[in-house]
Amino acid sequence: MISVIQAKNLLQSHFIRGKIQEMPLVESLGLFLAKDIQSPLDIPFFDNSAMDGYAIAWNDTHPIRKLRRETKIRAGEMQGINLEENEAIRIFTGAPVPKGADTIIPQEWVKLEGDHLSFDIEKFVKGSNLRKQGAQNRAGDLIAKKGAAITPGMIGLLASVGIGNIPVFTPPSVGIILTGDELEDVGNPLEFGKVYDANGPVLQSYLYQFGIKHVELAKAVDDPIQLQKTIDAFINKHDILIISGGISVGDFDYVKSGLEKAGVKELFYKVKQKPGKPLFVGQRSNQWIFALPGNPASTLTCFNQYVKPCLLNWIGKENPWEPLGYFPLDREFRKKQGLTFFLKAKIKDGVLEILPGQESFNLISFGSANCIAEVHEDVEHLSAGTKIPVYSW
Ligand SMILES: Nc1nc2c(c(=O)[nH]1)N[C@H]1C(S)=C(S)[C@@H](COP(=O)(O)OP(=O)(O)OC[C@H]3O[C@@H](n4cnc5c(N)ncnc54)[C@H](O)[C@@H]3O)O[C@H]1N2
Ligand code: MOO
Repeated sequence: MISVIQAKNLLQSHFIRGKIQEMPLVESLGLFLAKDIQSPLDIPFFDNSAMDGYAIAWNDTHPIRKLRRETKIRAGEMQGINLEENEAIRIFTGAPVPKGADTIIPQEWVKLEGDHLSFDIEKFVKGSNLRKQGAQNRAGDLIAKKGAAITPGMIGLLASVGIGNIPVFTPPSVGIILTGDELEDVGNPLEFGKVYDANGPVLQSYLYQFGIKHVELAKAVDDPIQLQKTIDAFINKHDILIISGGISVGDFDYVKSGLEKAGVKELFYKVKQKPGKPLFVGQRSNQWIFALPGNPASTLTCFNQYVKPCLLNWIGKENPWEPLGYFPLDREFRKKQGLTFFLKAKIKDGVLEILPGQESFNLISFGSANCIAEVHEDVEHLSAGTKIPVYSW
């Protein structure tokens, strides 16, 4: 049995990166940029108005202009318009500023008498309410760095400069096999001896969250021949195989031998941790194979601590092990030495609460946790206020 650190080091030295491909902007949500991005354009692309109002040429002493009644410049206007001396032209937000204008006076700040427009000169300066060409960025500027997360905000920035396809690391296709005769699908009545499948939905929703859409799910009963068929089929078509359950030492735990028969090379089996001790990780050419212990807290913790970092690194995240931070315990904590504990916890007002219900069958804390806290294998006692590492949920 190896320590948590040894397990993570082994994974890190075997990381697999996806190939670079171009992907439509919105479909890349959750992935990471595979290359630096330079803007092809100045943005704004042209000087434009930030307000509905009047375009003028600034003069430090002169607050009166003659309004050109016949002209109104709307957003989308493509004709070049010239402002004459001492003139004001009606303009709307986003519309191109006429040549010769340098300041916009919002409509609520002007007084109109006949064709004469006046305003309070103290309230403005030259350039007020005018968005200059290139104020966001110049053509050629580096606007997003390789490795940056593709968030809704990043997608907005790239769309604003006209980039429709972006380089990403091709996300893996993932096969999930849920083992156990006892599993029942949510939606069906639960019979004596059965348990609702919680691990399938946990794993699927984690993958959706990371922008991994190519996911296939199968259930396998505890029969070695049927399980082998499913393993062989899935391992031949997916980059990553995640199996839940059947990896412990029971008479019906056929996963490990099935993976060996499928040519999987073991990286490690069993980690000094709670929950999730009988975790198996292996590789086969450029594929990851994770067999997660079936208890829901074990599946979730092992996914969170081991599968997720490997997946995130595959799609381009540089430091996938990085904790959220170190947070102080709200009360003391005791455990026996020997195993690292991963605990469902909640950060509130900067303080860490370890939630009740940590047994590996118990999901009650899943509904209120917002992080996973780590207590090192050597630790027996932590006093209130001790800062410990905390990982995103
Ligand atoms: N004699 C020993 N028994 C066990 C050991 C051990 O060291 N010696 N380890 C225990 C630990 S720790 C864990 S964790 C589990 C892991 O067992 P498996 O990976 O073989 O998982 P299963 O036996 O298939 O299931 C365990 C448990 O989880 C429930 N389960 C399974 N899949 C799901 C699912 N998709 N959704 C919800 N619940 C699920 C299943 O019904 C079992 O109750 O082994 C211990 N035993
Ligand atoms: O590793 Mo198991 O998760 O303690 O029940």
